[in-house]
Amino acid sequence: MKMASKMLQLKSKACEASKFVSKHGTTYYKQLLEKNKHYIQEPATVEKCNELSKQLLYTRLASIPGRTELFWKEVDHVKGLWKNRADLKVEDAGIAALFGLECFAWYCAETAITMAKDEAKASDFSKGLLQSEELYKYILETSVYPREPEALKELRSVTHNYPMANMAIAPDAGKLMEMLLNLVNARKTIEVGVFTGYSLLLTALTLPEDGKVIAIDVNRSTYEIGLPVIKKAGVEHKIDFRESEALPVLDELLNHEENEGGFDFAFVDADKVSYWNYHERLMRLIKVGGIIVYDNTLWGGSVAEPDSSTPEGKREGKKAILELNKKLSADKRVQISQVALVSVYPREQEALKELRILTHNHALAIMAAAPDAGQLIEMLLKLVNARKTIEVGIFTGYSLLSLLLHYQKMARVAGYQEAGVVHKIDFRKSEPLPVLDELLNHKENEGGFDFAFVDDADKGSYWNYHERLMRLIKVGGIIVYDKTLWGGSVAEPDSSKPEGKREGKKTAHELNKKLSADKRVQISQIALGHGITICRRLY
Ligand SMILES: C[S@@+](CC[C@H](N)C(=O)[O-])C[C@H]1O[C@@H](n2cnc3c(N)ncnc32)[C@H](O)[C@@H]1O
Repeated sequence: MKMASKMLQLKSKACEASKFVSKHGTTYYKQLLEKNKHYIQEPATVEKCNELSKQLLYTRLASIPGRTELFWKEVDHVKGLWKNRADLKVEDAGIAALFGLECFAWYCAETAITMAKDEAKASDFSKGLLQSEELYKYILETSVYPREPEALKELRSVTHNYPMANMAIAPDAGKLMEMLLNLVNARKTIEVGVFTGYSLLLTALTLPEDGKVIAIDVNRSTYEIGLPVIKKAGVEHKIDFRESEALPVLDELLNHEENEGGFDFAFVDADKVSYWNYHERLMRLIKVGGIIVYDNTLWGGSVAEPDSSTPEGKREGKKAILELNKKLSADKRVQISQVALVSVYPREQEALKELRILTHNHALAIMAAAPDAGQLIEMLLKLVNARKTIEVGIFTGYSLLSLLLHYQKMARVAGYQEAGVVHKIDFRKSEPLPVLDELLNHKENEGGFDFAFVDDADKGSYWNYHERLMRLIKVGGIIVYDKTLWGGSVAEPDSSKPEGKREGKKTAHELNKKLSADKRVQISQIALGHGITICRRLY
């Protein structure tokens, strides 16, 4: 009985998979077939292959739960017929579907899907600087998934069953993207590389009713996978999808003068070798003060590894990304923020550099804000046009100096005095709460600040600060909390932490839960430094 239902299940799976490959075989795989012609032999062989694939399915079904030797022999034999390809790819499934080899198509599709899922699992954790699966899970479960709109959840789950599902942007990156779209008040945007549309739907959901995103992808069939979800979410009217190579579309846009500086935001997530060409065009299309986000600029973390440990197929992309990072870092027309030091130090202002070195020798050097976090803070300050800010927890002042340098373009000498920014600091040596309360005694301070940075040793008071800051910061303003991942330990069992560190970990976790549930703010939690959480006041 059990066996029979398992067989039924497998049969319907086979049916589904072959329908899937047949459907997508109509557009995308036809091109692949053309490209892969040389893998296919004489028609007679194709017939034989079809026959074998049936046997293969039969053997497979017959051998549940174990796989027989015969099964593997036949797999080898089929592989041999397919010109000794070392592994089965989704292209094989498409080609097989085109030849009506439904069973074999199913087998290839299933193998390819499993391979893609494994790859996705492995690459999710190397996308950022996160070292542990647990920590990544922690961020997703604490501050991303509970706040992910239903439509995006649905799109993620539709995409999950698709081969190469890992191409979609990570949902935590999505949260930061959403925040940036809001900060530039994006109305007109460009997206290069749509796939099934996670980042596109996120953009469309964030844009105002009359907003528009020009979405470019060479492959329409993957866009169509997510389209029903996009339609259901009621945002299709904001999307202008162009099935094309990206460069000609960008060039065509530039043929119309009104498009120069006519866009607020661009997201680029396609063929890495063309990124610099996209950049040159986008620098003309995006307005001054607008944002361009490039995805995959750490190339799965491999940018910092020797070539020998990068799979051959990934080396070209890595080379292009390394060049892009260097060029972006040297491009004076833009301010940048990347979650890697490669782009941080060359752009660090001299005064900050000196302060970092000075702090390095301090016994508690670890308390200072990380320079890469500093770079993001600088960007956020610009985006909210910060004029009045609050900093809780100064230590030697790395983040404070970042704040101040934002006001004044100067970069020669270290130290606040020499840096000429001391007049902008109103330093209060005090417990933070009384100062915040005293500020609130003056009505004009309500909503009177644009930005706050909180990095106090007393993590237990963060929530109390939050309640006050939510009154002091204007709607649309930003509060950044530092060390919210408590060096990553929030996701570790208590037993792995020295007793003295457990309290901080517990309070960081409680804060994260509360911030995630606080509807008054939009949040983005990022594994920069010891973990930062950006909150944007919504009302
Ligand atoms: C990494 S995926 C995009 C993922 C998407 N942003 C998301 O969040 O789901 C890359 C996409 O870029 C497209 N692509 C690759 N080269 C391209 C090119 N030269 N022009 C336009 N699209 C391209 C691919 O077809 C693929 O769908």
